[in-house]
Formats: sequence, C-alpha cells, structure tokens
Amino acid sequence: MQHSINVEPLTKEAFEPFGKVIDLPSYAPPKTGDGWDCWNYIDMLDVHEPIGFGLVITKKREFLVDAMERHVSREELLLTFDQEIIQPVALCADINDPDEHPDASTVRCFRIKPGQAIIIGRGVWHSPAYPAHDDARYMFAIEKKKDKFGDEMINPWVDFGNGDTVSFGDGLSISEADPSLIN
Ligand SMILES: NC(=O)N[C@@H](O)C(=O)O
Repeated sequence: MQHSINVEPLTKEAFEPFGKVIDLPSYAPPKTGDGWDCWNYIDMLDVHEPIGFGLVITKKREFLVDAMERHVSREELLLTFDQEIIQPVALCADINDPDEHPDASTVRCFRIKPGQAIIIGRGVWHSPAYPAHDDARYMFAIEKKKDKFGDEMINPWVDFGNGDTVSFGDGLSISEADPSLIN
C-alpha cells in the first residue's frame, strides 16, 4: 500500500514524539554582547562517547520512502546548511525488539529550514532527508559507538513490511506542490 502524507512545519509540539527541536527561543537571550545574542543551553544531546560528524549531500528525487533506519542507543543531532530539507520519521514501537519494522502509518515528514536543527530520539525510525527544492547538504552528529543491534551494519535499512511505501509532496518539489509552504 502507498501512504500519501503532507509535509509539516517543524514545531516542538509536532516533533515531540520523535525528538527535540532546536530553534531560536521566544524569551530574551541570557547572554548578549555588542552585536550578538546568545541562548544557552537551549537543549542537550545525551552522550557518553565521542561524537562523530557525518555530512550528506541529498539530491532532488521523487518524494518516496520505502525503508528507514534507527539508532536504539543514540540520539542524533541533524541540521541543514543553506537549503531546506524534509526529514521523514516514524515511531519506534519497541526499542528492545531487534526485528521491528517501521510502521508506514506512523510516518511524518518535517520541513527543516536553515537555522533550525532536530535531535532525533533513540530508536526513532528515519530515512535520509530529502531536499525541499534543490540539492542540499546536511550534517548529523552522533556518538561513535556500537549500537545495541543493527544500525552499525553496512546496510541498516529496514523496509516497512507488506511492500508499503510513503509518498509526500505529490511527487513534486515542495515549491511546485504548495508554493505557500515556502518561508
Ligand atoms: N540521518 C542520516 O542521514 N544518517 C544517519 O542517521 C546515519 O547514521 O548515517
């Protein structure tokens, strides 16, 4: 079955089942200086080992997801550089089940703008992010350690089962699908 869903703006409330959102707070900055405002600490990454950084170039392609990965023992910080990206995520039903498949009916897709970041929670299923418009480069940061099972394998991708897939944005780039979603 092919599930079709809409892309959602990234808010703390909407993303809460999947992790945390890093964005400019609405309260006054606790540190300021001549020409700068600083908010610290707006959130924390829960780690016990050194952090590894990864870079992904994600290319314009059909908005279709057929498999996801997850990291059951590690949170993951993810942010884009200069282009908007779309991050598909799905709920983790049982973090202790090594044979779990992501459930296509729980997939949600969030639009991450430059200047925003997410912390994907432990066990939360995710695909690589997609570029909203043009090819994009994004970064992720995650503890460099073996996970409890699975996700250090060369191929960590797990399909939805039953041949399910998830499409979003009507197969068009977001600007073509819904111009009101730009900025
Ligand atoms: N998020 C992403 O694109 N990749 C990472 O989750 C990874 O572990 O490779």
